[in-house]
Amino acid sequence: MALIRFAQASLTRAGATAPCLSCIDFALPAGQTLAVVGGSGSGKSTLAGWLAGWVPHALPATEAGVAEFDGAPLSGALPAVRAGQVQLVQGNPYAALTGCAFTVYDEVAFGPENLGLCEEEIRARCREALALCDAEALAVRAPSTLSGGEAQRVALACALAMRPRLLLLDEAFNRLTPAAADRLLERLRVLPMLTLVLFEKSFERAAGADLMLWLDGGVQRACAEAGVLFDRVLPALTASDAVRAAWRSRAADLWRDGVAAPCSAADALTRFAEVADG
Ligand SMILES: Nc1ncnc2c1ncn2[C@@H]1O[C@H](COP(=O)(O)OP(=O)(O)OP(=O)(O)O)[C@@H](O)[C@H]1O
Repeated sequence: MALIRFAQASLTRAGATAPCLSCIDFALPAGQTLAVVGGSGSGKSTLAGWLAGWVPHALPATEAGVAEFDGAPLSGALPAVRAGQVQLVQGNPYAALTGCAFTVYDEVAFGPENLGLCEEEIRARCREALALCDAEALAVRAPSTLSGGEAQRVALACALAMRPRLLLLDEAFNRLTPAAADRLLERLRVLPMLTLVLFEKSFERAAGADLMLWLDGGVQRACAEAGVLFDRVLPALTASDAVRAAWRSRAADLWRDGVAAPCSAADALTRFAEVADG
């Protein structure tokens, strides 16, 4: 069964006459990665909030069609229950920090403490989450002293300490170097049974996902594998010239069978060499 299922779903903000999201229609099995792509203002963060269970309290709106998480309506769960299942990390890490923790460790422990877990379990979760985010050395620091990239890794650690089934990353790595962001993402992708949804303006980061969903003006235009969509989505997204050239060559049948399409400029150079060798 799909962990997330939308069927002809739309969302209309309270007081608005037209939907802010419409034609949302996809199913994502547990353990897979979906990349939601689209230009500025296309509705990515609104969809992220809907998936996070913000409707109707934090996102006053009405739904139509089917919008389900694990077979139940997305908007029905109590926030405390949903927090143990779904976590959203956004681009501004400071908005995710409580502002009342003296150390990063206390910040990361805050969520699990609110789940009423025992001390030992909380410690294990914090250690694991900080290690996954390369943030162990930050554990004793005051959150207010963190750099932007450090705060972003701590915000991600806070989400992971909740051991969510669904992790929503809304441009959550925009303060990290591309290499650090890719490394983190690779680690998350192999976590057992974690379902990931990335909200991205970068084609390169999105292209590695199992499925790509394209939003344009709040409307789902398509949902398919990256190779099927790249020609339509690429103009609206960022990507290096090397990656654009590689995907265009592939679409024009100038690519060699068995060589993967690249998702980074460095990868593109290796792949071009493989294609040329053939
Ligand atoms: N509370 C609100 N009330 C009315 N309109 C809103 C509200 N929040 C967002 N919008 C509008 O909804 C549209 C989609 O916004 P959203 O933040 O989902 O886009 P986005 O794709 O995440 O954009 P970006 O990549 O620039 O962050 C935008 O036109 C935005 O101005």
